[in-house]
Amino acid sequence: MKNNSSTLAYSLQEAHTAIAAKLSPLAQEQVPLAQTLGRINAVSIFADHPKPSYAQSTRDGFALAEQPHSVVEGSAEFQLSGEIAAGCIEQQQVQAGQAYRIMTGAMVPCGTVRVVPFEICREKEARLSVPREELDRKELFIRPQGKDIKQGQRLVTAGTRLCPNHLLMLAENGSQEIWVHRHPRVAVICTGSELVKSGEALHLGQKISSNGVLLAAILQQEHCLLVRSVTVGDDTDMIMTRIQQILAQDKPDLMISTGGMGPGKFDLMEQVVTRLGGKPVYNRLKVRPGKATLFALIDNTPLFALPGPPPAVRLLFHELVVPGLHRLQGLLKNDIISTELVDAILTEPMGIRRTGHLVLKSAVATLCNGRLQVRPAGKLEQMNAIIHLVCEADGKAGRGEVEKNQLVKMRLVGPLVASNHYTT
Ligand SMILES: Nc1nc2c(c(=O)[nH]1)N[C@H]1C(S)=C(S)[C@@H](COP(=O)(O)OP(=O)(O)OC[C@H]3O[C@@H](n4cnc5c(N)ncnc54)[C@H](O)[C@@H]3O)O[C@H]1N2
Ligand code: MOO
Repeated sequence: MKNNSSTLAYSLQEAHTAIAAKLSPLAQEQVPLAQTLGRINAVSIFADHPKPSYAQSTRDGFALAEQPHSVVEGSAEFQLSGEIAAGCIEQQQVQAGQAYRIMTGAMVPCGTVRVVPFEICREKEARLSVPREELDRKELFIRPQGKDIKQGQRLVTAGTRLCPNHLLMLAENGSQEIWVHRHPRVAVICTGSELVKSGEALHLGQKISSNGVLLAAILQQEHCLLVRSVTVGDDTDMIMTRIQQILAQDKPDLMISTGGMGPGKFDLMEQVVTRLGGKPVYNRLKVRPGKATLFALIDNTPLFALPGPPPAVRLLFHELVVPGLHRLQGLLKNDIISTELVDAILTEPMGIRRTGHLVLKSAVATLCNGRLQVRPAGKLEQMNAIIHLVCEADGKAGRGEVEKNQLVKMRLVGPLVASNHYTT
């Protein structure tokens, strides 16, 4: 049953723009600081206090007044007048000729011009002797108030994914509850009459539905809540019913389907979308894989209908769904990985079909002698990058080849590894 809707074939860039235009950041919620790792903060956070909040000693030693008590044979003598421990909240005053014993991190007394580490000084009863030249030393061993952070300075910009260092900074600021965007609630619908769940009896002609497991794993990595994962046969009525149930019961922010995108008789998903009152934003991409994929809104809920083959699901998830998730999550500042295409040296020749389209390849990126290298991933290898190749049709029939040692564009989608890290 071929449907009548027109073909909307987008480039990857056009798809990104169209997806971003249809999605907006999810509502904000307040979460205790300790639970915010990986969340996107929704409101810029400013320093309530300077850091450090008082002038601190950076050494165990002595806080000295400007004037020594006396100078005897190249040594400046001070009168030891007291002790300041870390946590002492009483502001002391050092008078001319005096020194205070002080701990690292303790508040330096008023009138202190410098701290001298204890290993440099000699102490006899209540007298402290400091080599004269120490008083001319540039290093004062005092961290002035506000040296690291000024009061009112922006600590975290809205739209940043919070990492441990942000949590440290916010804890030091005394921030307890943080406004973050809600986690995206995602539902997965795997279609295919040949599919059985992992663990079920497998008959000839049947296949284990691995896309559900794959998507659950990468959704977890992307800080999403998987609210439903179902497998449905190739039947438009059944798929429609399941989607309607999911929309009513699970209230997802986003749905991902796999399969049912094949041309001809089995292009079920576009029929499902149309019959549910949705309209595809695009239903083809000028990308391989990606010919068979669509993006639509059903009842204002976005649906990414991905093709069935798991390798295509993996690639298209990173290329299409992740930018959509970032938009829902309110991510404004780019993550280090996954957002940019970078240059890398291709270490193996790559066979390609000269399609005139952008070709995506699962790849392994490594750092070798400080240089970024990339090669296509083997079937059993964990990919951590996607190579982007634009191959213009040049009139030659058949396959082409990109030679070894050429610079190619790639996107990192996982941690960079040392060369030969992934072996099977
Ligand atoms: N005559 C043509 N046939 C096809 C064309 C074409 O242009 N002309 N395009 C091909 C392309 S490209 C793709 S992609 C597929 C799209 O097909 P579907 O999205 O309908 O996917 P299925 O046919 O259902 O499955 C394809 C393949 O993937 C396996 N699969 C599906 N779901 C799962 C799952 N949950 N877990 C594991 N594996 C899954 C499925 O068993 C098939 O082997 O159409 C081409 N055909
Ligand atoms: O649409 Mo298919 O995903 O080109 O491989």
